Amino acid sequence: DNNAAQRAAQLRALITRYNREYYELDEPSIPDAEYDRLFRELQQLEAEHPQLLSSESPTQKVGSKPLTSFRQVQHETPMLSLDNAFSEDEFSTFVERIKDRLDSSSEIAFCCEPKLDGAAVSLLYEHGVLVRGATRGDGQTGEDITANVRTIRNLALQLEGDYPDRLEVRGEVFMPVKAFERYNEQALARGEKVFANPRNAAAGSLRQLDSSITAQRPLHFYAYGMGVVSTGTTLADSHYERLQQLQSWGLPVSDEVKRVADGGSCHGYYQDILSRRDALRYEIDGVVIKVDSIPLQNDLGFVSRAPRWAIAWKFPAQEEITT
Ligand SMILES: Cc1ccc2cc(C(N)=O)cc(O)c2n1
Repeated sequence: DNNAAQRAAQLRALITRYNREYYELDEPSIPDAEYDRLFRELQQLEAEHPQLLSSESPTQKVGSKPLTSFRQVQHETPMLSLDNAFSEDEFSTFVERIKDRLDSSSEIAFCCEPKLDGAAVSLLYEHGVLVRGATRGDGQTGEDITANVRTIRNLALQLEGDYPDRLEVRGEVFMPVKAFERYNEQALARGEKVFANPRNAAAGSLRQLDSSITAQRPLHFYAYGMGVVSTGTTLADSHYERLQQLQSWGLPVSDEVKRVADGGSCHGYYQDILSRRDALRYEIDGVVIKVDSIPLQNDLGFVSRAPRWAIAWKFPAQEEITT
C-alpha cells in the first residue's frame, strides 16, 4: 500500500545519505544502532512488500554500511535437534524402543531422507510472502537473517497453490559441492578466506551481516518440516505427505525423501544413500529416519530437545580431504 511505499522511499533516502556520510565523513550524523534500526525497518518493509524491492535500494547494494548485529528471534515452537545412531544395532534399538512405547506389534511406516550437512533455518511465510528467516540458534532463540535467506537461489519468495495464511517452514541451507569448490577456488585466487567444508560455507554465509555478500554465495535450501501453521489448515497426518504439501506450495524438498513400510526397510535406504553418497550434489553426514504418522509422533513426544520419533543415523566419518 502507498504509505508503505512512502516510508520505504523515505528510508532509502535517509540510509543513502547516512551511507555517504559513513564513507565520506568520519563523523556519521547518527549512531550505528540508529542506522541498524532504519536499515532493518527498510529490509522488513521490502520483505513484506516485494513490489517495493528495487536493485537501487541500499539493502541490495554492495557497499551499504553492513549491520553491526542481528536481531534475536524467539521460535514459537522449539527447533529440535536429533539423537544419533552410529550403527545398525543402535538404529534397531531406536525402532524397538518405539514399538515398545507404542505397544504396537504392527509395523510402523518411516519417512527417510538424506541428512544434509548444512545449517538449519526457519522461514516464516505470511499470506504467501517470505517475511522472516531465522537461524536455529539454541533451538529456542535464533538470529533474524531475513535479508540473507532472501538470497537463497532455489527459495520461493512467494508461495503458490492453497498455502496457509501463516506457514513456518524448517529446513537445511546448504552449499552444493561443485559451487563450494568453485567458490573456494575464486576465494583463493583473490587471496580471500576459504571455507573448510560446505557446512561452514553455508553457516558462515548465513551469518554475514552484509547480505550483498551473502547474495554472492550459491546457497540452496531443502525443507524438512513445518513449524507454526495457521489454525484451520488441513495438514496430512503423514510426515511424507506434509513434505508433499510443502512442495505443492512451491517449497523445495529433496527428491531423495522416501516413505518405507517398516523399520527393516530403513536399512536398505541407509545402504542405498551411503552407496550413492559421493554422487549426490550436496554433502550429507547420514540419513534422517522419522516415524511417518503424525499422531504416532505426537504420542512419542520428545526427550529434552530431541524427538523420540526421529533419529539421525550417521555414516562413518569420511577421511578428511585437506583443502
Ligand atoms: C526434526 C529435525 C531436526 C533436524 C533435521 C535436520 C535435517 C538435515 N540436516 O537434513 C533433516 C531433518 O528432517 C531434521 N529434522
